[in-house]
Amino acid sequence: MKSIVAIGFDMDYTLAQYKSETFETMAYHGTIKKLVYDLGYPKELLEWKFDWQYMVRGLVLDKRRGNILKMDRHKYAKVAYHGFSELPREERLATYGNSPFQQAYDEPDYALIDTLFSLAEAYLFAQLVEFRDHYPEKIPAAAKAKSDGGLSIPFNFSQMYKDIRAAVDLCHRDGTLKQAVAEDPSKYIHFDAQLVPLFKMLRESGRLTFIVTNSLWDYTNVAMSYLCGKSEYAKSTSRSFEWLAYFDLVITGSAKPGFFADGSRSGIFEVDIKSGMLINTDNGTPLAQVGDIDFKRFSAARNGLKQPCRVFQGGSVQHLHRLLGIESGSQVLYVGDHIYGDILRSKKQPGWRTMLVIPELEEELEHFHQTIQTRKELRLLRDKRDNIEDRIQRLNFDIRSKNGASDDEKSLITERENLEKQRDHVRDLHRQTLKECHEKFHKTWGQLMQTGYQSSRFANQVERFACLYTSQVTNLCYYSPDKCFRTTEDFMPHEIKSLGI
Ligand SMILES: Nc1nc2c(ncn2[C@@H]2O[C@H](COP(=O)(O)O)[C@@H](O)[C@H]2O)c(=O)[nH]1
Ligand SMILES: [Mg+2]
Repeated sequence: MKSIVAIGFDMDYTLAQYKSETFETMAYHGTIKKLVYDLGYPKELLEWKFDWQYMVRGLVLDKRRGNILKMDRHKYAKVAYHGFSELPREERLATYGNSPFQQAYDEPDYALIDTLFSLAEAYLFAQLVEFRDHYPEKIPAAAKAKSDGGLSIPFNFSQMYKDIRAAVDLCHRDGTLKQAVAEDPSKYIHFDAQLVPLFKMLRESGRLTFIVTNSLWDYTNVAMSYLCGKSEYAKSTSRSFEWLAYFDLVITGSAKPGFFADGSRSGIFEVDIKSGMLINTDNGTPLAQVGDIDFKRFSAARNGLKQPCRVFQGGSVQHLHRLLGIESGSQVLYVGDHIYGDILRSKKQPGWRTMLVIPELEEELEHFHQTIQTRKELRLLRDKRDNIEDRIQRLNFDIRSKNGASDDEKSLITERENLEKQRDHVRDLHRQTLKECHEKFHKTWGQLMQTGYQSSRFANQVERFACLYTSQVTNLCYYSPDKCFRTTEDFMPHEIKSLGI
């Protein structure tokens, strides 16, 4: 951390940890209302219930087939559901292949559930898939027409997914969600009393601090006033702007991931924090205002405030570097929750150091500790299975080389049959034990960081793109701001065996 000059934070699901049971449930019901009242879906959807614990990050939606997949790091779809029904193994293999490296599993046919904001829409997708399978006649004409066009092309679920996306998007834009949070932040956002001490510690260490969020100023101010205030939030708190004292720069409406692209020409506006009005700037420097706008009335966004923090909307990473005097991307640490929009893009383009917030990690670790003994047993079972398979393969070779009936060959065949029985028994036991082990983490999707006994696709992305990862941003409080975080030692497969790990 010694070389880090500035520490930046994403806001939503990084500083502001939403309570999924209330926030995502509200998003779910808001989305259904839009599907029913704006997009012509039947009213019975309004009775549907949301299980906020069912979906997990890292899943992939197959929009056309109506399937939901969990993949390992080789993009091998090891778990697949159609709606809420698990695909039989044969069907899964026939559809997604028996071997890895087959498809990219990316847009436009696939959607990645890589933020906690997407859990509600993934759940709704599964529900609508089942609903359409049972009652195809109830699906609105637009979704039907686009997919079969009356040409007896097999139905595909993409248009239904598009409808869900449009409805979710509207909930985020039309105030459905943000207005409710603004009324009562404590109902929807976890209060973390460690946040302010963290900001103070970082600033006392001489670091610059900033926020880059896709939320706009009005909402950013509500959420940050709540988080930096007292847990009992009063609306008036958001008029004091005191939380700005903990930051040098706040960029709202940043339009990440585009923010991280080479975009020094994208417009950046200064926000007048009291009125919320935008002031034109020349790359961050306020422009003289002409005409009869009473500029002084809402002048200098920082007017009357002690702190030097400036608030902007839009712009790009180049603006941010210029405003904070950053010389190289490696001087910045950015903490975010979105593996693509916050982490991958900020690491790849400006070369920032990154920290991913994974709140799921706390439960994951708890279950991990509870299953350590089972993992040891699983490793022994795998070794046993592999040894038996080796012996079978050697016998196959011996039998082939005998090339004709002989007593010798008959005994080899009997030995092979015995071994095959043993192998099947060990393989079934391994499969069953592995399934039970995964179910301890999550009944349907298993362990977040593993698929089968490989790293999950999500875990692989975390390893590749996040310099650091943690369950919550305030875990930084437990370390010196100068701490040297070192990477773990790498091992080759042959070394792992010798070390017994
Ligand atoms: N228009 C949409 N906005 C969305 C959607 N999902 C999330 N959001 C909003 O983005 C920001 C995220 O802010 P950040 O601090 O994490 O950068 C927040 O305001 C969400 O409401 C969506 O599908 N459509
Ligand atoms: Mg976020």
